[in-house]
Amino acid sequence: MRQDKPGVLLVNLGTPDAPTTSAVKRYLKQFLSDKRVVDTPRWLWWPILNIGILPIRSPRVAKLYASVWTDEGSPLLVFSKRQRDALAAKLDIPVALGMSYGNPSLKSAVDDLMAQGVNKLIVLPLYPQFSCSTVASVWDGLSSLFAGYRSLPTVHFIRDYADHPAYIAALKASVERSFAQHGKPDLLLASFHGIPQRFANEGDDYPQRCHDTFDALKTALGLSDSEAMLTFQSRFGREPWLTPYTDETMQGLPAKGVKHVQVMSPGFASDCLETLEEINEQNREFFLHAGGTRFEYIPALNDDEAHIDMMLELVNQYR
Ligand SMILES: C=CC1=C(C)c2cc3[nH]c(cc4nc(cc5[nH]c(cc1n2)c(C)c5CCC(=O)O)C(CCC(=O)O)=C4C)c(C)c3C=C
Ligand SMILES: [Fe+2]
Ligand SMILES: [Fe+2]
Repeated sequence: MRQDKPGVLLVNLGTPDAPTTSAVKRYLKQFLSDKRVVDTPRWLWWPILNIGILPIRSPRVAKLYASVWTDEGSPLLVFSKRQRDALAAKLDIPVALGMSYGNPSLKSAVDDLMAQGVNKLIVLPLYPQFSCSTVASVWDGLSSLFAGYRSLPTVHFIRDYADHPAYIAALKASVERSFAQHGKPDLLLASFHGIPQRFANEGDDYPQRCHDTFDALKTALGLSDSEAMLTFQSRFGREPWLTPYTDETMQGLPAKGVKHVQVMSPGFASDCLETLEEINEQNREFFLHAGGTRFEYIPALNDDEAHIDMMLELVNQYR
């Protein structure tokens, strides 16, 4: 008889191996070659990417990575490893970490679990809100990996957890800590990573899932419509992305009387380039330059105990 041997696969996006032009180029090449991320026809995208984007973007983005890099490495990887270790400490089954792009690869993580005899895989992509550009890409990555296996594990794939009560409670506690430390701001701004508007028009329910998180959090905190706002960051390329844009909003808030803002990025399970640099450095600067007086960044849930307990709850549904 086949006996279940469960194991957990935590997945996140991935990050360069070093804050150098060559490592960033390698990472961006893999990331931006994924059709789930950029769906331009390959014959057209290949020269744009290899001749236009990579040579110019890689050295610029390497400098940005250098500004957030720690002694232990890239923040995204450092926090993801801490999450893996903290979750493993609460479980009696193996837990592995795999990244969609870069290292540790999805393959290394799945091979590690299979080598321990795991035949029931509980996959938790660490994206609270589903998007075809992230969660579906994990799905694709796994299925192409499995194409090379003779036997497949049972797979439980957690699609997202945008309005899971334990996730909302963990976010709420993080906001309350910030309010207690810095006082209640004029506005709580929740900035989510953007996607092209076209992806949503074609059926990606990502914007709805962001609103689900935002609405549940606003209700849990008892905030009115004027006390909290949702925006989208990290626009890439020329076509319209989800609006309102975080950077334009930041620049316009002081003129509307918002002088004290607290910003969180509930779409990121771990702090990373997009939160530590884009929000806490670039957007801080935009806001203060436009006449804002106080800007505080509320960290991602990272390895908060409430966050790890939420992961435990999600995983335990499938044990
Ligand atoms: C090109 C289009 C992109 C889409 C679509 C996209 C969606 C998307 N991304 C995240 C989470 C993260 N993105 C990160 C970095 C990053 N994202 C893009 C582009 C798209 N993202 C690029 C090119 C980069 C690299 C940096 C840069 O060149 O500007 C990261 C941070 C990684 C790190 O190493 O710290 C995360 C996390 C989500 C959640 C999402 C869709 C919902
Ligand atoms: Fe991104
Ligand atoms: Fe960015």
